[in-house]
Amino acid sequence: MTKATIEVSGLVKTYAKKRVVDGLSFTVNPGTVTGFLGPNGAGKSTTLRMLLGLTRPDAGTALIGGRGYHEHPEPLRVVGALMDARWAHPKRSARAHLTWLARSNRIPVQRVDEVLAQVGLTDVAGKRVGGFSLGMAQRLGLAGALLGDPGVLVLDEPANGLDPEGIAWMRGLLRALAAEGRTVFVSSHLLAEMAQLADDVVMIGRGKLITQGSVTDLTSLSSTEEVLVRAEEPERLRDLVVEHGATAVEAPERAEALLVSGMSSEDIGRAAARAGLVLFELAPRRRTVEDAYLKLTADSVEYRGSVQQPVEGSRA
Ligand SMILES: Nc1ncnc2c1ncn2[C@@H]1O[C@H](COP(=O)(O)OP(=O)(O)OP(=O)(O)O)[C@@H](O)[C@H]1O
Repeated sequence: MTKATIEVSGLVKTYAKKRVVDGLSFTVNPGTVTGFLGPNGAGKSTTLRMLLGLTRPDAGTALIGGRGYHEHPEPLRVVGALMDARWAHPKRSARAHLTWLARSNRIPVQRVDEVLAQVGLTDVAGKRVGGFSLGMAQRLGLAGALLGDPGVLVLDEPANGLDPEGIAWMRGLLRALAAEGRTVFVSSHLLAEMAQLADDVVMIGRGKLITQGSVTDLTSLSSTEEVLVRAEEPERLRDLVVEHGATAVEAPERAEALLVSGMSSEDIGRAAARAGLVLFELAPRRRTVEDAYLKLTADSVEYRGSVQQPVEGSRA
């Protein structure tokens, strides 16, 4: 196993005049599980396809260990990928599928039984893939990705179709693979899932990078307190908090209420009293990581100036 870094730089892809990947740059390091997060349609799969040489970028580069996917003489030994769990021939058995994959990539066939055991499919190795549940197909896809003992794993929504026990198993496996020094890059549109699994996160919205950083940073970013304030004269309240160096935006979940960041509820209450402002409501609310994610991705929609597609689950 050779360690390798993923480096994406200035990546662009346009479909039908729409930039689905728009100048994306980020790095994914060995020894970490890095979550690739973004709402549906954000451009995650398109980016991964460019990384794997399945789609040609219009501009920019997507390199693994300093080279494009097709520049590696034996790519399966460098990068293992799970993009579509259902690509195996339905009439083949799991073992036959992996044996074919190993032979066509000059990988020793004894690896087949090793990876079948690693993903927990030994008992059904002789069964036809067509009869597999989505969760079993995901495990088979993962076995295929592990076959060449690659230093880099690129997995598109690998938890799809797994039951809670399967998800816990997958989490353990991916963490163990990263602990061995591998670069594990996993896409998901579910932040809660990534918060439990990943060390780092690359977050995108509408094809652009929103943020890259550790999950810990993201959690501290999101744990800043906001205060929901309903005042008789909202405009005066807004001016008042701005004078105190804080910010106020309209609360998405509450008509005529403001969401103030940068000031405690006590300070807002005192300042309002001094200014003779009547408050109807003053409620601190701690943002969860999920809120931060929804807020960040919702902002990326607004950034484009038009909301073509609502952000899934967004309250904005
Ligand atoms: N081959 C293609 N031709 C035209 N449009 C495409 C093509 N592939 C993707 N798109 C469009 O590009 C955008 C980004 O899609 P992509 O699948 O990369 O997003 P995603 O972040 O992976 O979303 P999801 O979580 O839903 O899989 C979408 O609007 C999609 O319809």
